[in-house]
Amino acid sequence: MAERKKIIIDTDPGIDDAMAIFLALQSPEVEVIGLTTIYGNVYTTLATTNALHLLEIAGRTDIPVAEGSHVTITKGTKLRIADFVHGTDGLGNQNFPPPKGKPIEQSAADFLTQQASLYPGKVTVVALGPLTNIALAIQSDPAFVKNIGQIVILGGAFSVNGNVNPAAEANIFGDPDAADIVFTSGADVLAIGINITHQVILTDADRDKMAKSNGKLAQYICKILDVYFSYHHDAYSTKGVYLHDPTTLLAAIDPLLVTYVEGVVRVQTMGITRGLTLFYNKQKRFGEVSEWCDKPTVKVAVTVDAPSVVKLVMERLMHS
Ligand SMILES: O=c1[nH]cnc2c1ncn2[C@@H]1O[C@H](CO)[C@@H](O)[C@H]1O
Repeated sequence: MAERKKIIIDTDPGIDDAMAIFLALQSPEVEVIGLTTIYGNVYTTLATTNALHLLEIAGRTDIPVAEGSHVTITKGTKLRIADFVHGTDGLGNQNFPPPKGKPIEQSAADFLTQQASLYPGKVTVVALGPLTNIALAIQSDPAFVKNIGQIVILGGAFSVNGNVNPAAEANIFGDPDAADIVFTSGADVLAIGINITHQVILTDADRDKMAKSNGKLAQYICKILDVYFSYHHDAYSTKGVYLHDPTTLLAAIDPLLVTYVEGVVRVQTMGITRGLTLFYNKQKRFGEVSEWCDKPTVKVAVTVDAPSVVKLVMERLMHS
């Protein structure tokens, strides 16, 4: 078998984060070498607690958890926390007992730079929350963008409306300055926006099938999914939930599940379109010197094999 891809999941668990983490642990193609935490669906402290809890549920307390930033890259403390999507505990208001484990001493950014330099070109970061930790890693170690294999981002709304407001998707809106640093860093970035993840829907019937299986992790996920389903029923007219984080995780494992285009992405950091991700396809050579010139390109997903993604998510959680 080919060498397993090393992945670090930067996460704000989060119901769909829990699904993605379990999915990664159930995926023979990858080796999860650490979780790093960030605010977004919950505050960072709770993200760390939930990450440790999820590893205990999965019996994988050997995997280190490094706590990330509590503030944005510009030291902003007015965070937008999506507890209305995931419940106040981030995990469907189940009030699980606190985990026994503790995070490691290293910060998320330090852990990221250290692992990337230990295994140059071999580590994939799957970034499921605002991009503060990744931007801090880029700023603190000039070698990071070369050392890191790929950064697969759940973030952005490319040519579609956002989910925070018509302009912005939640993870980019959480720290637009950090996102712009990551997109223009020169690292190998693959962005999975909500133009992709809104095509990947777990239906009520899919959930019932998972609930009836004997899979331990499927059972756990079905318990926490109620809150996520009711939010989607209220906010969208879909009969099911969007699989944002699991889709991103699977795109990191198997690039053939998505197709992408390459171009420059910049993030609006101010005004009513704060958090907007704008893709420049490089089809026109502009005469004027601007903030778009000489910026490295990134990959932006444009299609997804949604049935295969849903099937893989369900199968892997049910066989646990
Ligand atoms: O309406 C929303 N507002 C804020 N966050 C959301 C919303 N819908 C989903 N997410 C969360 O943000 C990420 C995708 O943008 C996902 O982690 C999802 O759970």
